Amino acid sequence: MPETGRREPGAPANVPAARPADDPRPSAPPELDYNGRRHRRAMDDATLWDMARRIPTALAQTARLAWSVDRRMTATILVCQVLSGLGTAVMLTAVSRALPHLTASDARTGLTQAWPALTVAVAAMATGSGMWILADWATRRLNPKIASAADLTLVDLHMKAELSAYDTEGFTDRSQAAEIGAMRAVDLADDAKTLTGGFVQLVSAATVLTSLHPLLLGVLVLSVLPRGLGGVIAARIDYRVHDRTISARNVRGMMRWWLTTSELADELRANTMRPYLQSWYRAMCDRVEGRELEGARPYLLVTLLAASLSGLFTLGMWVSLAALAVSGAMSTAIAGTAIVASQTAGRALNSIVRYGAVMFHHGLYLSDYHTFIGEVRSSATARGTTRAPAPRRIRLCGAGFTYPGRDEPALHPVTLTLERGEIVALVGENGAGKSTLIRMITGLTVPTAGSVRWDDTDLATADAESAWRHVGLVPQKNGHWPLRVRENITLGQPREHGDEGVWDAAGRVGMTEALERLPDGLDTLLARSVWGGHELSGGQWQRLACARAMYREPAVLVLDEPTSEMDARGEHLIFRELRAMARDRITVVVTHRLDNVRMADRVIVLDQGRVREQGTFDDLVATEGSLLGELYALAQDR
Ligand SMILES: Nc1ncnc2c1ncn2[C@@H]1O[C@H](COP(=O)(O)OP(=O)(O)OP(=O)(O)O)[C@@H](O)[C@H]1O
Repeated sequence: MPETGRREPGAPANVPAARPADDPRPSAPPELDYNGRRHRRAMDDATLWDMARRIPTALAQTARLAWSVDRRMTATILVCQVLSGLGTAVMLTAVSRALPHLTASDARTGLTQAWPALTVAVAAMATGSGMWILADWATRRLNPKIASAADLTLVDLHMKAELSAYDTEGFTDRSQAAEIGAMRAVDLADDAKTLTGGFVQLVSAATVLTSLHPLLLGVLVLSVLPRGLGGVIAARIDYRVHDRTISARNVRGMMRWWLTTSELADELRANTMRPYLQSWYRAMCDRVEGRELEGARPYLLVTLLAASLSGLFTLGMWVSLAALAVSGAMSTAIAGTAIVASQTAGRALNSIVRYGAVMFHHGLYLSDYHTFIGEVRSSATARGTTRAPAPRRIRLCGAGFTYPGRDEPALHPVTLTLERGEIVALVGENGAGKSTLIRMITGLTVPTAGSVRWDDTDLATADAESAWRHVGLVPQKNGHWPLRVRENITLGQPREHGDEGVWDAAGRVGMTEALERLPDGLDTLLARSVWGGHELSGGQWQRLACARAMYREPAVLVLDEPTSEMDARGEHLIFRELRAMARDRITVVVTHRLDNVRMADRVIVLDQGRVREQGTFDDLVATEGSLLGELYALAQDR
């Protein structure tokens, strides 16, 4: 007789053998690709000239960022650099004046005649150094502000982004690239200071050098150019490595949280997930490491070649200076000044090319930051400015939704009206479209077909924030905010009701005693990972989420599986409270526990993205062939 897999009641369970310890290693994680291909193509197509052109853009972006966070410090840096350059020019001119006296036959007379010029040179040098130190101080004051501003912009934009932006292909990768760009913004401010400082120094030195002999400047540029080009090529290699590892690093970073958080520690241990997850994590580390190592060899070759060429050209400059002096085409005094000026100009040029290359490199990351900001901003400003009212009625007029990149709608066009005072229960199997529907009702997403109207206001043209002020949402996954109990209830509230209101909300969800037992009452920090923090149970967190929504007293109260982790007493309390509050609001509850659905005035049953039936619970259950009847019968069949 063939094996059916069925088991007679009371027969011993067929317990499968545990996986042998020497099981073959699980397959490697799939190859991931950074989705910001746009950037990669731009990198691959870019010529050295294109890259050099990026530096002024990066300079301008950095200057704008710096100016926006602290005008005084930005201006201080600029003024100090100009003064430091002037100091160099004065110092070199003074040296050129002093040198002929110093090379005169009588050293004592020479020194006597040269000392005023030498004093000016020393004073100019000291002023230049002082200015440089002042610019450094200003940069140190500027950097933390730039870091905070860039980070705040990014975090704020994430919180403002349209939800559909999260669903676009490669959003997380681009978000991570932007985060790296935000971190590099600080380096850029430093690079920009050194680079512009180098320019100012160079202009000063070059002016003096050209006045001595025009040829000297050309030879000097040649000696530094190869190192500059090498720096740019090396930066390009480095960025490519970064680009090829960004997806792996992104997924690895995400997984790291899952592997180290206490929230998943039980599941991970009891289900012996560690070996597989460890090999997965190691595979990602190996992938990143391998690609980084691949880049090391070409990087070394380019840097070596550039340094050798640069050395050759420098040697050429020294030889030509010597030849000019020996042939009598240039006096020894001028040759001496040329050496001092060329040293200064050389150092300046070196820092220009070096920091130019570094800046170009960091500028690539900064461009990821700016591109991402532009992308999210354009999506966040797509809606209108009409203020949404506290609705008495919500109407869905052929409203449907298709997620980006999907062919099939998650929700086919729906026409529905929800009235104030009514409790509506949304029911349907997994994936039926319930969460998608409540996102549209609350204006979290704009329908891709039809419209959602709050009274006469189309949510697609309304200011989203003005609509959300009237919403209280208990989502399927609610945040365990690492804040004090009080903030966990009042978080995001348009009104303050004081502690009395907080205790009232806690009482409505049966949390009074539990909160009173906490070491610091409402001041207790709900974050076990932080010293002095406290943790709640899953059901208690859910009660807090409900308390938060109730404290808000919204015109639109939406609860998505609000009691899935609660005990029977908690669940009973919540639904009794919802009933008591219902008169002043539109209440929508999504639940799979069909006994809870009885309390709703109307049940809407969704099936594969369509409204299949609606009516009272009793009518629908009694209707022959209704989906609700079928689901309810299944729920009773234990
Ligand atoms: N962000 C998303 N991107 C693409 N598809 C999505 C996204 N969220 C949901 N979907 C798809 O849309 C459909 C409806 O999902 P939805 O979350 O609305 O179902 P649901 O009825 O709330 O399910 P459940 O009872 O399991 O919570 C599903 O097929 C799901 O795979």
